[in-house]
Amino acid sequence: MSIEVAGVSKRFGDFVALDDVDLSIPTGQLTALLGPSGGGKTTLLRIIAGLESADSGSVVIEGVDTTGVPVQKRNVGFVFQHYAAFKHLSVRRNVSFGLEIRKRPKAEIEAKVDELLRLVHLEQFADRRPTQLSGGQRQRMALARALAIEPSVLLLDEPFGALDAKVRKELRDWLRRLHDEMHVTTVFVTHDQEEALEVADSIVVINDGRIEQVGTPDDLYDKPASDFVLSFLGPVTRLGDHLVRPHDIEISRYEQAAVTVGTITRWTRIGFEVRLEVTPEDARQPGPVLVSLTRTDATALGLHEGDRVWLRLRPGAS
Ligand SMILES: Nc1ncnc2c1ncn2[C@@H]1O[C@H](COP(=O)(O)OP(=O)(O)OP(=O)(O)O)[C@@H](O)[C@H]1O
Repeated sequence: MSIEVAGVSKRFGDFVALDDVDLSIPTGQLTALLGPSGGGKTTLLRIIAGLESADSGSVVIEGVDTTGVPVQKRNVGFVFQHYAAFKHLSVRRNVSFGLEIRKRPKAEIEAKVDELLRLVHLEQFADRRPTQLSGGQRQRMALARALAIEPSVLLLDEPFGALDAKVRKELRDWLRRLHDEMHVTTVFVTHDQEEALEVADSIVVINDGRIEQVGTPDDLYDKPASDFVLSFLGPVTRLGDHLVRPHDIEISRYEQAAVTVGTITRWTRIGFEVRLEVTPEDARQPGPVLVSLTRTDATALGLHEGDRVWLRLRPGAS
């Protein structure tokens, strides 16, 4: 294991930000800390980095207990949402900075920086100032800078959070590829479930200072340990007494053994998907049931707004 967090708690005044957290992060993996705002993700990342100290518990990195070890001696690289670059230095010097203060030989620094700039696709911008880069390019520079010192772990706090959706998506794919090439143990904080599901080898769901579940994206999506995890990893709706995914509901215009009978009260088409709201006839069922299906299926079933429909859980869905 690369990072072992054991019994870590942290309070800010009366507020419990982390409550007795245990976590093992394997070497070479890309792990996402996922959860709602205020859940404790950043606090945990900062404690691993050594930027914050825990009230109790320990963090062991690569077999070394880091309690009392200062940030600069932990051999971790980090990137934050708003990266504080040295504005007066070129991209190249920003990347080489960590190596220069470690007094590495000049030729070694040059070779390393060339390699990193190539890796993050910024070779042609080496002599620019950070202010002359786009937001996405700046975050790539931040990653190159963090990687320059050859950290044993790389910690990223919402590294793409401030960027627009398209650039985020590009950088997400790129981070995955970069990780596949470098295999540096990486932990990144995100509140975006799609980002975590798409990029991470392993996801740690954190809420209210506690770990709700740890697993692969498939584990968490298919076997959520709680309603919280289920609802955090994708859309959910209530069918009878159960929380289910809207695409796991079978809908029919014909009478069938059903959990809920209702009327289609809203119809929204988003690309190839149709989202329906079905208002149940049973007044005890709270609010409309959301059903999602492909446009082709909706057409084949002959569904229209105002139709009376029967809903049940698709066989095989849990
Ligand atoms: N220095 C601090 N002083 C007081 N409270 C703090 C401090 N840092 C964090 N907190 C509180 O601890 C809780 C957890 O914060 P944290 O930043 O770890 O959450 P998060 O899951 O990363 O949320 P976000 O996604 O919004 O960054 C929050 O309620 C926050 O207000």
